[in-house]
Amino acid sequence: MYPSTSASIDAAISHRKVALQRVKARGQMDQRGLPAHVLIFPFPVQGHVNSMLKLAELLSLSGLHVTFLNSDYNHRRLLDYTNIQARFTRYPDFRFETISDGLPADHPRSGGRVMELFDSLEAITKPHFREMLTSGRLSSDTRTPVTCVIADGVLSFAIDIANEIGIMSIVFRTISACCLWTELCFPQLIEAGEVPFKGKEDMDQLVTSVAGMEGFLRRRDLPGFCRVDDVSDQGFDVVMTETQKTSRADALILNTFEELEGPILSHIRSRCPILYTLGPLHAHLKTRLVAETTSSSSPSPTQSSSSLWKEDRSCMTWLDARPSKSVIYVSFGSITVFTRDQFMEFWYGLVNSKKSFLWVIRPDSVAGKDEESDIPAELSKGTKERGYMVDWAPQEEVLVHPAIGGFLTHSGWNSTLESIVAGVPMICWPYFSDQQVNSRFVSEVWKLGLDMKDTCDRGTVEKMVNDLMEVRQDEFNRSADMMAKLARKCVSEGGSSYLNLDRLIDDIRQRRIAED
Ligand SMILES: O=c1ccn([C@@H]2O[C@H](COP(=O)(O)OP(=O)(O)O[C@H]3O[C@H](CO)[C@@H](O)[C@H](O)[C@H]3O)[C@@H](O)[C@H]2O)c(=O)[nH]1
Ligand SMILES: C[C@H]1CC[C@@H]2C(C(=O)O)=CO[C@@H](O)[C@@H]21
Repeated sequence: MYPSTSASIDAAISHRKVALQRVKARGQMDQRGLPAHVLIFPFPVQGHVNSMLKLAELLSLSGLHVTFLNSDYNHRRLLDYTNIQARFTRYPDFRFETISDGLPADHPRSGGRVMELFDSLEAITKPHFREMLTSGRLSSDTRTPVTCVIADGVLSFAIDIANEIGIMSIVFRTISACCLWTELCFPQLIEAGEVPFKGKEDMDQLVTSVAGMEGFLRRRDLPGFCRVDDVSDQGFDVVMTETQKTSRADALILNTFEELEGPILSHIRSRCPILYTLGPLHAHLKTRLVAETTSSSSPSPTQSSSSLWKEDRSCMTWLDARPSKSVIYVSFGSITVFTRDQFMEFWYGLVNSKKSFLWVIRPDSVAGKDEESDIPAELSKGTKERGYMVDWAPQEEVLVHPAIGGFLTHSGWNSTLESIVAGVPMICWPYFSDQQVNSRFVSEVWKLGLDMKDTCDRGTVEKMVNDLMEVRQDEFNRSADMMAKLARKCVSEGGSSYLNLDRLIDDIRQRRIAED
């Protein structure tokens, strides 16, 4: 079923070539001369909505008609906590649509329970999506029916439905190429007996079945979903199945750049030949917005937050009063949930490091937080003197603030890219999913920081903060500066991601997908 042998990989590629011909033959579809209409559908969590909304804005800037399909739950929060409506009024051909994610409003949608979204999306959302696409209600006199679906790489049902009705289908996988490639190799890992490995003692054992990573990828660096007893585990199974379906789409989009992940991208292209690397999307959007504002009389772009929590901007004023590169920013994204012990170890480690810290503590991120317990005096004192805590921060702005000298992160892919663009070295504490792979690349391949996966004690936190911010500061700053320059170059005119976006827009406009 999965393309695990070279014969089945060839079959998958030849299926793709047939698909290509099919798409090319659909050339002049619209009779009324209306622009192509793209429907963008993210998996309903913060890290996915952020990058797919950036892409939606980039496509809107180019004049395409765009519909962004949000879950009801997330859309309500965007309306409550951001200026999203105002931000998109400048694009008259942009629309939001909403759909149920199938979960009750009081479901946490975080920690281990985030995986419950897969069942509810399949059972509740999928039939609504099919109806939405086939009923014609997304079109009007001035808007063609949808001509291209760009669906999240873990929503393969949307790709299948687009293919059934003969619409161009593109997968946007919002994780890194290094993790996607590892997940594409799950069948090889299983065949070689390298996965699952839960219960096996040596987590430092090198893994050999992920081509291109033989020398440095250990068991502990495999995606978090591999830490199971059995491959029939729901999380592992769903991610493997969704990933293997990537090649059913006409093309693949990744939020990365050639200069960062070139060798891994070559491996992915052997399975998914039509691949547009457009990232880092947040920086790409900024470049294009600035160019558009200077070449036209458009008003300057407003802040482009897509936060599902209310941003506490008071931390920017707190940062303004801190010396250059003196603060470590601490945030673990939108899904991580700590035990109370883990939380206390981080807190002690940060205070004991004697460095200033800005820490995002999502209200739902510490299990049992509301239980009564006294805060030790040394923690209150150290935090008052050097710390600042917020529920949610304007992270992109925080990372480029001159006071920030390091980022203690869960290694979510957006956070990693935002840190790279800002030239900020990282300490990685991966929680689940792609984060285990990303953190290995940050430390071992790109040399942009330290990996503290699978440890959580105050001594390690203190030591790593001091290593990053003091002992090895120059070394990490040099490599972070170099990578930041490459990241900014690739989204500037003529850069790799810039050219790829132009190619994607042209292909969507012409209603065909063309290989390089
Ligand atoms: O206080 C905060 C904290 C985060 N963010 C933003 O929220 C996003 C978080 O995204 P990410 O770093 O990717 O983490 P998650 O939200 O946890 O993302 C999920 O989705 C990502 C993309 O698929 C995966 O890489 C992650 O592992 C997965 O947990 C980033 O853009 C941050 O700038 C804020 O604006 N303010
Ligand atoms: C809830 C997680 C399942 C898979 C998703 C993902 C991906 O591989 O695309 C990354 O991390 C999480 O956001 C999602």
